[in-house]
Amino acid sequence: MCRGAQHVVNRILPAADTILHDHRVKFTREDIDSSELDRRRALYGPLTEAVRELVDATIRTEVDESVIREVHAEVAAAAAKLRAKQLDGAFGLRFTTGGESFAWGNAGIGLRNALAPPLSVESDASGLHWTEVTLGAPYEGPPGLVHGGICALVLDHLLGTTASSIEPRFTGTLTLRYRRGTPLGRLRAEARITRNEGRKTVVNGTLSDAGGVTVEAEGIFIGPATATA
Ligand SMILES: CCCCCCCCCCCC(=O)SCCNC(=O)CCNC(=O)[C@H](O)C(C)(C)COP(=O)(O)OP(=O)(O)OC[C@H]1O[C@@H](n2cnc3c(N)ncnc32)[C@H](O)[C@@H]1OP(=O)(O)O
Repeated sequence: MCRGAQHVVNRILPAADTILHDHRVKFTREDIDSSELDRRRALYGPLTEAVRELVDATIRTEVDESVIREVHAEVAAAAAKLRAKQLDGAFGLRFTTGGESFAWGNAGIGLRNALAPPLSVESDASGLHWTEVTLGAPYEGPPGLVHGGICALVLDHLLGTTASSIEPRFTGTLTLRYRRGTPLGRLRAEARITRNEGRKTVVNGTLSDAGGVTVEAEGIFIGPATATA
């Protein structure tokens, strides 16, 4: 768990009933400890990786039509097996008995979400937060470049996590300046809190490739009223 995240967990549960109840967000405490969480991580992580591989392979395959039909049937059969027992809705945000959080359906970080890049945020004592990620063919927008909405996803998640390093914060306004196209491949995003104004936290950040900054971002993140009461 990143620095300050346990504190965020302790604050986010009471806050959930106020701001998030209206959004029908699912917060669940599961009766499992961290070793069971590790076991599940080891079970689902490789499945998600395999699905991610399938997504990329589907985009880039040039095999014969007969193989496509064969794989189509196999993938449909695999999906039907997984559908045999399902959650009613989305995964939500869950907590172990020890307070460890897992948002495995999350579009940015979800361990069970093959659409998630996935992102992992690091931080240092100076307050700098960053994430490094490789975005390949499934994230293409303009030819050879990352889709603008995916750049926004990366920056929203990083800036939101940065804003939430002390208290939980939700994106109020996110402003992006796309300075040049972001090439598919290895990228780094950085963020830092620039000011706090009561329940509002302003965070600035960038997305860069090896040649420098491609997108600049500024976000205003708002804390639920009860989190600072
Ligand atoms: C384990 C955990 C890990 C935690 C790790 C978390 C990482 C998460 C990263 C992803 C984050 C997301 O994507 S979050 C998902 C996208 N965002 C959302 O769905 C949020 C939807 N919007 C809302 O729920 C709400 O509108 C809020 C929370 C933004 C604000 O509602 P509110 O609390 O009623 O706000 P309100 O009292 O009216 O205003 C409070 C102050 O904020 C200002 N304000 C209000 N709305 C906005 C706004 N959109 N943009 C700018 N400023 C605003 C007001 O002017 C006021 O300033 P003043 O008068 O006091 O000066």
